[in-house]
Amino acid sequence: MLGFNISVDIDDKSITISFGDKSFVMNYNNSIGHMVIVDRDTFKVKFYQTNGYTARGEGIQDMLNGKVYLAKGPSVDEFNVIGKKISSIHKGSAAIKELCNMAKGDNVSYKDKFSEINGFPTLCSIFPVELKGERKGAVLKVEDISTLQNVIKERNDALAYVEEMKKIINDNVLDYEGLSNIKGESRVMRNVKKLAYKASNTNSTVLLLGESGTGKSYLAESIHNASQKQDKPFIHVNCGAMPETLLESELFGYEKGSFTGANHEGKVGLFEKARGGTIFLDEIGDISLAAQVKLLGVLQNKTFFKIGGTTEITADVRIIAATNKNLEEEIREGKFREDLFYRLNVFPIWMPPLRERREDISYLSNQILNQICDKLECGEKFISPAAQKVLFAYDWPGNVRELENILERAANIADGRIITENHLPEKISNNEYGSRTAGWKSFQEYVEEAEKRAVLETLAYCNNDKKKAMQALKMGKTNFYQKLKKYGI
Ligand SMILES: Nc1ncnc2c1ncn2[C@@H]1O[C@H](COP(=O)(O)OP(=O)(O)OP(=O)(O)O)[C@@H](O)[C@H]1O
Repeated sequence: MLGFNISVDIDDKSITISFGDKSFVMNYNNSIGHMVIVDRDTFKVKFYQTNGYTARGEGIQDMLNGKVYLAKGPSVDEFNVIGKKISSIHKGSAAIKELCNMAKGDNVSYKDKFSEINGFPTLCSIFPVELKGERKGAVLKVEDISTLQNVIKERNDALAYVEEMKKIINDNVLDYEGLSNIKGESRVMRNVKKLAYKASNTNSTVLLLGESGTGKSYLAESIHNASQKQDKPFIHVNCGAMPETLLESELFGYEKGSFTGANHEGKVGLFEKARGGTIFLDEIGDISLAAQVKLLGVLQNKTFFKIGGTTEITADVRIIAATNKNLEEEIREGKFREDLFYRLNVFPIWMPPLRERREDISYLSNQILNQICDKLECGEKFISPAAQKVLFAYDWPGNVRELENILERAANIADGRIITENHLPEKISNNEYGSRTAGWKSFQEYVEEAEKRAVLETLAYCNNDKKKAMQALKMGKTNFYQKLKKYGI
């Protein structure tokens, strides 16, 4: 029998176990400390200290048997481990094996090692117990670190969350390289810039949607300039402005003598001119069904023929298309080919109208005014707060283009450095209804605006896949399609 003394210091909240000239101090404030002493010959437990061995033994009971132990009440006996073989209580753990080796007389070096005991993560240290130089047993000091692990996990989760937040914040302050000329800091415009930045890093066909004057052409060129193709041509084709008869020959070119009136040298088409770069097919919704067939061929095969030509030419270009039309509506009316739409609608980006991002108006106005003043060489000019208010209140049917025109006019009229409301066109400054109510639209209007934006943004994110957008928005089919109809999407 081993002889050891146990003393408890209540003030210090510690237990001291002394054996011969050795003492082990356990702080019982620390609920995750445990101590086991086994004897040399039988490996039987001589002492088992744990938080609550005498009160609530949950911690050690869990460690011993993997189940809940309640020291108070009828199950107290279950925890009577003194005199039991250590291997019957703790199975197979490295720490227990080393404890037995140490008890036997081996000199084991085991200090603060991680070991799993009965499924619990612990830090263990093993000490020899000797009397007059003879090994009598061993002590295992166990620190249950599951609580610690939880704390570490919580800390790691918190750090991961902080990292995620940092990423989101960085994303929001990031001046997407090459796209800083696209002005607008509203949430929707930041989203546009983010998508445009992604588009600039791919070769996929981009479809820019949105009202006239929202900046689609501007964005198309910015995407090209921010892409790897920036040193290659950017060819802007205004499909809407081109007579149907000319469009095909302009896009694909023709061989010499292929039709009456043709240049006898033949013609290099815009697809060839854009080789290696970007072709921007603006007002794509305006092209004839015949031209749509030709275009579909290019998108499908990545090749085309010149008019009158027999050699297949590879279309080595990135296509960006834009329209202010509702192409799905056009499809329903038989004016636009569905297959072409799907070929174009690979990476759609929707440009929000200015009235749906009023928070951009002040910043945009100042930025655009600076550019105008540079262009006019009229010195720096400023917009008075009252004029700013008027600009904010107006509904901007012509979007950024209209804002640009109005500011250029104002910069020309204003003799001094300040642009006041008197320098703005009457339809804007007399916009009684607007100045009174814009920015304080009816609740219903706000709701409708938000609904429309939610649907459009989600559709853009889902590559116009209605089913996915519907699921993402957690909307029922009927409700979803009603909204599409209501907002003409
Ligand atoms: N975010 C912006 N930052 C700075 N200028 C802008 C921005 N958006 C548009 N503009 C300016 O507004 C004008 C109209 O833009 P743009 O021609 O690109 O519009 P659009 O959507 O292509 O119009 P349309 O459909 O009529 O062709 C341009 O002169 C452009 O410089």
